[in-house]
Amino acid sequence: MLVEAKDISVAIGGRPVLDGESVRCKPGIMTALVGASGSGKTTLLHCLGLLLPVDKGSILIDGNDVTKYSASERRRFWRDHAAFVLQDYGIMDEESVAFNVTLQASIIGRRISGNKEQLIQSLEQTGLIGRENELAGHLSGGEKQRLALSRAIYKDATILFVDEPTASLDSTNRHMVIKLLTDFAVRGRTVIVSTHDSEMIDACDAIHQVGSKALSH
Ligand SMILES: Nc1ncnc2c1ncn2[C@@H]1O[C@H](COP(=O)(O)OP(=O)(O)OP(=O)(O)O)[C@@H](O)[C@H]1O
Repeated sequence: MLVEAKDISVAIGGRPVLDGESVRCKPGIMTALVGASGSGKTTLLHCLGLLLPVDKGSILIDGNDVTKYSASERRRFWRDHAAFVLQDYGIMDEESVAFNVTLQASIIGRRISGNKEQLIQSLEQTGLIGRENELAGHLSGGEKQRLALSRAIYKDATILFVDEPTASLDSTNRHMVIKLLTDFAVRGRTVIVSTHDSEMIDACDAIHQVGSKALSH
């Protein structure tokens, strides 16, 4: 799916954070949102994922203006299309790793459902296999990011919104995460990554400098 911001502006606490920002994130492409700390990368990612409203401009998905989506339309978009790999977001600490991936209570243990194979595969790919019964709250920050990635794999999401996925990873896990995200793009998914990491940026097909319009004013 094509995800676009058209001339969006956002102020937080009365302070402008994004000022006339536009970006096109195409399917089959991994797009990097880059810029100095505080330039608004995370804010832009949240706007594109409909987690944060814009003050001006539009967010378009496959050409449809979704800026005015109702709460239920937003939920449907998140459920049917989106996966978020964000820091401190969307992981339920009091639930198991398996629950967080599948959002189903009975997938492991005695009841084996048809999705168990997919669960195992998604955990194998992120190096979390064997930890399905642990509480998510016991995982480190980097492990939680990989858990969110397992959920994206399990769901085979159409659009991935990813914030600093390699920031707290060692080099082995960094390469693994970069490879997994690249694979999503190769399979035609839309992958949008906010990052400072030069290796991550090198793996991206398109690079968007956040705040460049404001800088050129
Ligand atoms: N909830 C909030 N309350 C107040 N200010 C905020 C909030 N969220 C973001 N900001 C401000 O908006 C600006 C942009 O933040 P954002 O997190 O989008 O930047 P970033 O480019 O992702 O930064 P970094 O690379 O350091 O993660 C910052 O100045 C930040 O302080």
